[in-house]
Amino acid sequence: TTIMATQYDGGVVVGADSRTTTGSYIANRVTDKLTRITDYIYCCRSGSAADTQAVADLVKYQIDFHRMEMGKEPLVKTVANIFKQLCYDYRDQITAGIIVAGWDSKDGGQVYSVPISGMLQRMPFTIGGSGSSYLYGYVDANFKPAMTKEQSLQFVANSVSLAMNRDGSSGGIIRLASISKDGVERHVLTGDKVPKF
Ligand SMILES: C#CCCCC(=O)N[C@@H](Cc1ccccc1)C(=O)N[C@@H](CC(C)C)B(O)O
Repeated sequence: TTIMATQYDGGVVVGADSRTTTGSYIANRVTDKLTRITDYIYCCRSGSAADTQAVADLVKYQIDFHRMEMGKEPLVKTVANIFKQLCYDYRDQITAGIIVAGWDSKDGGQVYSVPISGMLQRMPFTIGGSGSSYLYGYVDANFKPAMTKEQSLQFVANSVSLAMNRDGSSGGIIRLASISKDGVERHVLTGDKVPKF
């Protein structure tokens, strides 16, 4: 897996490849690793497909009670904390590297990294999954603060594409989403739309 999220002024952009593997066998070549938690908060999943589905389902379940008790949408920070607590408490039993990204009216666009073992860290952008090993030089050289939504989409698409070309556990199509006060916009890049280097 290759997953990425970056913050821009007014929202966030998330991206992922679409490969699920069991060994070298490709069990799913059109996986959707960009998982909706609320209309304004998504997570990017890496690691065990089953574990990350179960954790995301548990977070959505807890958020339903939060929404009823608070009478309003949860903060991105709140959702990230619930992911962190579950990934930390079950750290000996699950393999889940998760990125939480979204928009709320208090702090705008936010990106949080919850790597395997359950640390929580807010970042301007972050990369994850096996493919991220091939991206550190590229993203450090190419990240610029205050990128626009369009520049952020291109930065994420370029990064995921590069990793897909080198990581055997990443591939398929590139899924992208931008999240802002206006909600979510999803995109898919296939064939000639994939960045060529
Ligand atoms: C089908 C099936 C059984 C396993 C599927 C399965 O979880 N594959 C994993 C690799 C893995 C991980 C831990 C144990 C075993 C196999 C996988 O493809 N993970 C991708 C992300 C998920 C969310 C799709 B990526 O991290 O490569």
